[in-house]
Amino acid sequence: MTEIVISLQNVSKCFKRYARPVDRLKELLLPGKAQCQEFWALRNLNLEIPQGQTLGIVGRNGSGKSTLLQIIVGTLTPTSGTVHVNGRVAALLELGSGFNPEFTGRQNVFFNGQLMGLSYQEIAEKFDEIAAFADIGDFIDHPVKTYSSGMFVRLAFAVATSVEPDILIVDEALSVGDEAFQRKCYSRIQSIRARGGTILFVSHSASAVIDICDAAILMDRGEKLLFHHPKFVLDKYHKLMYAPEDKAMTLREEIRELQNVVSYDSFKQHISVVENKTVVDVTCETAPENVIETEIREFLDPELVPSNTISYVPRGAKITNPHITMPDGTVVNNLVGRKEYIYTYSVAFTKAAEQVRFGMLIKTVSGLELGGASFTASSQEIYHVEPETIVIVKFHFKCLLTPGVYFLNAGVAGLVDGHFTFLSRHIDAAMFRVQPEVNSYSTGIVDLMIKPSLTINSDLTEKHPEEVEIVLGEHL
Ligand SMILES: Nc1ncnc2c1ncn2[C@@H]1O[C@H](COP(=O)(O)OP(=O)(O)OP(=O)(O)O)[C@@H](O)[C@H]1O
Repeated sequence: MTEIVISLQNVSKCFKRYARPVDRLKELLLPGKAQCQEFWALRNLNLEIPQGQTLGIVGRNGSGKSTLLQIIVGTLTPTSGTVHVNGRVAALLELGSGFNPEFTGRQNVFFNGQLMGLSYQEIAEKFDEIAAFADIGDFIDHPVKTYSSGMFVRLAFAVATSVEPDILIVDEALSVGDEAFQRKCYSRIQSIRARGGTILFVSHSASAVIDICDAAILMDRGEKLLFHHPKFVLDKYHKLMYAPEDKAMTLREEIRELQNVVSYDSFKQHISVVENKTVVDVTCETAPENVIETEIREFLDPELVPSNTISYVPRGAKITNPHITMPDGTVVNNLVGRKEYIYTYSVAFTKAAEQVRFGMLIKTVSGLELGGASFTASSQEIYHVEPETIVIVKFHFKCLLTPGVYFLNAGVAGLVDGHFTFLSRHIDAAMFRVQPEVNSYSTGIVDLMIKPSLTINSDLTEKHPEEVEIVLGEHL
């Protein structure tokens, strides 16, 4: 059985908020006499994290994510409940916390390494590797108070991960670094995962959580509302985030219950069935005969419909009939790579709406966002829509995706009570399959239409060799 490395039982955290600083002082001198407000940042939280799990933690600002992490790390003590953590923890919580601003980067590496339990000798041996990973040049010998936030996080991440932690805790810190550095951090996170490390990862980036986490929890007002598959959790999180306040309570209840209705395993199985369908259905009965041998053609598979569409609570608009057509209007869901299609949906407005914008998104089965389009500039929006209006939205696209199954979102946003929000949104509104083709060179997810070519030189000793250039994939 997998060992539980982090266990929280009935953990609650109450902060006292004082109206005036003097009240805080009074509380210290005369406990219970000062005026204060109690605020429960965490309530009765139970959580068990097995070794090797990468757990994503999502939730709105102020939902208790950082408080939870700080309790696990031990920089905050819970008001009640018990916490057990088994293993060496490296944490990247607030930027550079644990760094002394007056010390140089080099001094802080030694200082922090020792705090994390390494000997001076061990740190000295790792120092070059840490400095190379942080890649901040001469700044390593400057006081860290002179660092930019990006430099801070580079050094902090390099130190935290060099100690080969059993448990790595990352709280949004990576969003500070540039993309190349983030990529480097993600591959280091992957290597910690690969050797069985446990990771807790707070992020507002849906793609990052879906990409690297095995499971996720949704924090809401100090409560762990849902523990589930990352895609399942993020879909519900987004739905809750955009729900009108009067519907949010009911939605919370529904989400809380979902854990008992849809199990993690059944959802994971559902995803892998859809993923496998990609391969298995290549020769599915609905496909025209000899689909691989002859020219591949589009067709409609009535079975290929999403079983798990998530609809946000509508605010005066309803999205209907999302589908894909060929340019001649034929409805299809089995597409051919590199050909043109149109993604269409209708929006029926039940209320007047202002500054209306439409959008779409294409994702993989696991929820990774590949690309989309939205009316972002004010020049692209419809300034005012009357009730009872129906708008047909069309997105023309070229299918530059490799064979597989993909999902589509549909959304319409507008101004409600002075706030820009979704009027209606469907996650996984429609799905389609890109059919496999023989002789394709494309790998990965996006077909970049790469044409390989080889230059074959028959005699390397010749001064002016006769070169034969073969451009591969000319037939494509
Ligand atoms: N020391 C403190 N004193 C009083 N209230 C606090 C203290 N620390 C946190 N809180 C409150 O507890 C709640 C949870 O805060 P926390 O930082 O855990 O949220 P979060 O989900 O990490 O938010 P964010 O996404 O903005 O980082 C917030 O309402 C915050 O104001």
